[in-house]
Amino acid sequence: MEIEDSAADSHADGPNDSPVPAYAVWRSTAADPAFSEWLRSASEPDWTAVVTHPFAAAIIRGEADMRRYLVQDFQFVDAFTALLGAAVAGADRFESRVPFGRFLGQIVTDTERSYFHRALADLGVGADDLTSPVLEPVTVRFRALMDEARVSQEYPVILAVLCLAEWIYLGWASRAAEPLPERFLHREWIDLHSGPEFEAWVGFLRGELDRIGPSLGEDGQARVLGFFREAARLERGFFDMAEG
Ligand SMILES: Cc1ncc(CO)c(N)n1
Repeated sequence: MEIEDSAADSHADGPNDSPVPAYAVWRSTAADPAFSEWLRSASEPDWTAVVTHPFAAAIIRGEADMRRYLVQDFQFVDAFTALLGAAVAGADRFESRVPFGRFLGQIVTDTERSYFHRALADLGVGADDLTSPVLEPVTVRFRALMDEARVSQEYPVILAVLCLAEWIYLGWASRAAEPLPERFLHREWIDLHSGPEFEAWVGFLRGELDRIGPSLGEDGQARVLGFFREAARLERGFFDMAEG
């Protein structure tokens, strides 16, 4: 991978590049031998750091200052949307293209886009910061990772980045309990990343990795893991950035 020296690498516990047993070895003793679970468990401690991040907790309490985060995330979503297009193109069968196409058309380019437009207007974000803000280093790195996955046209690699981003967001957002925050800025952002439909979407992404991952061979599996772990590291850096 060509992403170097992440800003998120400055955590006290260092970059998450500790050795991981190969999938074939790991699965023989794992309680849940799913390929996606191999990826997730190998992404600790970043996984848990994201799901329990103070910024995510502040969103759930309705207290997070969303401005810097959402300005940067709108630029994340741009590259993410392009990556969904690559998944439509790269999936190995029609029935797998469908959920990507549906999520692309019904959620990202509709419900979520509407949220961003209302949220950024509510926060008083001007036209320039909506379309072309100064990117934070972690945003540059995350966009670069998504672009690298997209141009690779490798379905397993594309899936790895999409699945990490969605699954880890389900992780923090699912920690929200009723009553959700009153302000739409926080409430709708939680709603977009939790609930039965979002759970089914993450279930689909995991299922694709579980279907395809085991037969990739050790090098292919290591490549998928590299993208998945780097995305977890960047998610952590992204929430750190949002905290300011
Ligand atoms: C940084 C980041 N990761 C994941 C998601 C969920 O798609 C998001 N909107 N932003």
